[in-house]
Amino acid sequence: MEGSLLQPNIIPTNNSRTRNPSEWPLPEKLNPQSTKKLATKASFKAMLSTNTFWKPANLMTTSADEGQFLNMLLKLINAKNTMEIGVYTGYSLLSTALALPEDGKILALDINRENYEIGLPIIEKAGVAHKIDFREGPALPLLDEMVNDVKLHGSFDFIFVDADKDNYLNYHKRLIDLIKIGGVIGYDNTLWNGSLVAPPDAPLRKYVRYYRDFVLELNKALAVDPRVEICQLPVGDGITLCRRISSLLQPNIIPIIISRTNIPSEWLLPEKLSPQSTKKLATKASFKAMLSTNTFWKPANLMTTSADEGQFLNMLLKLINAKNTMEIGVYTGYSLLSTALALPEDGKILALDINRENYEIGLPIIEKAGVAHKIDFREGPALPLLDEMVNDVKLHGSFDFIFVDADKDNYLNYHKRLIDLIKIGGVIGYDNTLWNGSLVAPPDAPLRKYVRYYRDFVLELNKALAVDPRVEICQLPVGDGITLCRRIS
Ligand SMILES: C[S@@+](CC[C@H](N)C(=O)[O-])C[C@H]1O[C@@H](n2cnc3c(N)ncnc32)[C@H](O)[C@@H]1O
Repeated sequence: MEGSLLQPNIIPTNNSRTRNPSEWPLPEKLNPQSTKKLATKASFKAMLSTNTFWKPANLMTTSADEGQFLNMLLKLINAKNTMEIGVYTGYSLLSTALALPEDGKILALDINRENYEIGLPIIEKAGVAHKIDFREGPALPLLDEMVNDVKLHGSFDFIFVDADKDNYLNYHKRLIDLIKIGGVIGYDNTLWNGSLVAPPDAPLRKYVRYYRDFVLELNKALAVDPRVEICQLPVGDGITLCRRISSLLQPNIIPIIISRTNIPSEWLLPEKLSPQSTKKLATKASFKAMLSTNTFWKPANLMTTSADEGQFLNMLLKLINAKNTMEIGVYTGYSLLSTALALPEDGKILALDINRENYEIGLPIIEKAGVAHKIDFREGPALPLLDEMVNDVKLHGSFDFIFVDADKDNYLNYHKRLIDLIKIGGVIGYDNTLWNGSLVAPPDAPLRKYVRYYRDFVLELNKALAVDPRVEICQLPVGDGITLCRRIS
């Protein structure tokens, strides 16, 4: 079992590549018993959260928040055998290597060994170089060799692609055989500097313009590939996670970036639905398409979780095989539906909200999706119920996942209770931790009243989570910001 001493918390940093190496902080709350070895490990983790080592040559380096996300994702899916295409100086490689177990493996491919060797001393110092099998050369011929060896089919838990964008589709054609069912391929830079939505005559840098069409083509292809279920996250320059599925059972979701403006007639079925699809399957697909557009909730969407966040929650829950979950703050049930669709038939969601009326607005849709039986809705303030639950030791460590999206002034009170209820290795997700961007606003900035009121509570939560040794955290700029806390002790 992991304990807090072994895995000190990472200080969350929003892509702070500008920090000076002398400022590589150790986690504030490092236990005084820490050994020198531990301090060294902690330094690497802090480094990982600041991406500072790579500063002089950081143009192509994965962003710090993405590195932190990869690190947590790999732990959550218990990845052991992984591949990386596009190593550069090894930032994402270090993030990956630190996440894998001692006998974990990374097949690392890059055309340039020199760059890899710039970062290698750091990777060696972190004590994780033995997990890496670096191969210099173009990735495509090696992938072809591997695909020819059927023993390697389905042998990878995770593959990260961050190399030549004009080959991404060629990689995909091969990687789809090498990744296991339930495994994840992550394609980096799928927002391509924001250029994908630029008008044709926009003044783009040459390399941005050159690769733009390849990224667009990849995104379109992934969206209709029935072998993967995808989720595009606005982390770093955009990362698209492809979960390999068995195509007939689980039609693909069309990825849409917060497209709340779509009209219902645009609730498309995945283009490539197999002709054998039953009516039941088509209905399920409609709900999945709805989930990816967040359209039903449009007239009352002020408080509703964003579409990309809903899609992310849905994938995350599948990746961690969540079964017993809780949601605090249901509103009309958008994140609830995202959750319910992800859980197995006998999965459960304890759903808490002070207002049943709003829940009942969305309920017919949840019923129509055939997932209402997974939900145990309780009307009333969450805190007294949590107190009751905490008093019942049988419930300690009984939840796989908890999503908190309610009264921000109580988040810290919730955390104090939820930490007992979530299992070791389970995840608590706190929503709105970027709080409308207000956290970095100057004190006299003209903020809406409710934004100003809750701001200090969100700041206080973020600070507390950053130094809580019982959780390892990762803050994602998805929706209004979601902080994932993986319980480690
Ligand atoms: C932001 S909305 C939730 C949105 C929802 N997750 C979705 O995806 O549509 C916040 C909800 O928290 C609920 N809430 C506020 N205070 C609460 C409390 N003390 N206990 C439980 N629920 C509460 C509100 O009634 C509201 O429905």
